[in-house]
Amino acid sequence: MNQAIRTPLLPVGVVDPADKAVALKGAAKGFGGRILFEGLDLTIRRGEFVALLGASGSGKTTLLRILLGLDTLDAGEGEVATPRAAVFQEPRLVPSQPVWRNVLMGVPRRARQRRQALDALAEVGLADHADAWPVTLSGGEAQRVALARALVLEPTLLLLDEPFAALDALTRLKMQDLVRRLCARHHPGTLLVTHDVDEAVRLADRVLVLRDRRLTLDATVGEARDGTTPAGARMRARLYAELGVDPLGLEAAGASGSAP
Ligand SMILES: Nc1ncnc2c1ncn2[C@@H]1O[C@H](COP(=O)(O)OP(=O)(O)OP(=O)(O)O)[C@@H](O)[C@H]1O
Repeated sequence: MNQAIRTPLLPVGVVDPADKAVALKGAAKGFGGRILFEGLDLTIRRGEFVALLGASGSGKTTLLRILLGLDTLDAGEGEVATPRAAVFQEPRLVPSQPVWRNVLMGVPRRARQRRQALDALAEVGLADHADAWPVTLSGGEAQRVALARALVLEPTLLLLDEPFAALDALTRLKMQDLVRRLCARHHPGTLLVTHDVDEAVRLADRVLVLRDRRLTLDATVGEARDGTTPAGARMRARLYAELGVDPLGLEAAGASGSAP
């Protein structure tokens, strides 16, 4: 069932962590004869927030798993800096452990100190939930614990796989704001996998599109972050076009409008 490991995991901790968090060259990966991507070059600098968009099944999560060391490349080379940490769509907390112990899950056992967990929980606004049990948390709170668990490692590379997708719209906006602020404070290199064009432009310094086995777009956000400006509207339209999506249904409306 498992794909045979054909190449070793990416070497970690090799790139200069003061500079780059990820450096990939000519990366390729496929499953069962289907190539997901090939010839892919990707650099993420320390402190840079990069969002990755792409159709369902294009290989976004696979690329993230490779950077996390959970899967291997078929071809190409690269390096990732350590420490790495990840937040996924679901919080993945251990239900039998109180919140503060969950926060320290990635810390080597002998180095675990309650103080570190309390500091990380304070950063995500959950200082008063340290002794709570995961089952008592809301979805948004549980996801903030997952974020604290990642940040307590002081990652050079932070990997976010649709971490806001399961949250309600208001909680999602608050959580996006929190992630943006914490990334600015801790400045890891960050890769956010998302389906949400607005989210990508709101959070990222650069937005990539994975399509037809390649990164077909690598756009700097800059002043396009604000969706109410012409630059913001243009960037969103460009990304939707790259993804082959018509967000306003204009084509369909045009078609019905011309019908008798
Ligand atoms: N371990 C595996 N073995 C076989 N096929 C796999 C494996 N992991 C992923 N795939 C396949 O690779 C393709 C890409 O999966 P991946 O999860 O990377 O896509 P994605 O772009 O993240 O999709 P989504 O946006 O829907 O999450 C899918 O067709 C998936 O079924």
